[in-house]
Amino acid sequence: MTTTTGGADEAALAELHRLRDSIDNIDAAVVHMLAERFKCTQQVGHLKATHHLPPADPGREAEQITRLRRLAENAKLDPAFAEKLLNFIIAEVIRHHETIANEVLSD
Ligand SMILES: O=C(O)C(=O)C[C@]1(C(=O)O)C=C[C@@H](O)C=C1
Repeated sequence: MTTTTGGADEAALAELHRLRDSIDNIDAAVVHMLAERFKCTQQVGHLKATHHLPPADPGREAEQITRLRRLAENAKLDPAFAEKLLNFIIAEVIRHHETIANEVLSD
């Protein structure tokens, strides 16, 4: 890994280091929160598969997007980015649900 600090002075580098420490903490929190979310969605996947419910629920997704966009706006985060992120996560969840459904079918 390479790092670039150029000719910045000591104070600027200390500030950069402090900010990067916070970024690393936030990234760790995001990973842990996503891991918890996926633990829940794996359980949802098993529930859906064993009760013959479809992997995707577009109505629920529409509600989630509406809610998350509003939360993002209030938090001064780009709502379009929040929507893209949620869609990205949900697409992965649906993929997991499909895998679980295929496993349950082949049991
Ligand atoms: O709530 C569900 O039904 C889920 O399967 C979870 C989830 C999600 O990741 O939030 C994933 C797929 C659905 O289309 C909607 C939501």
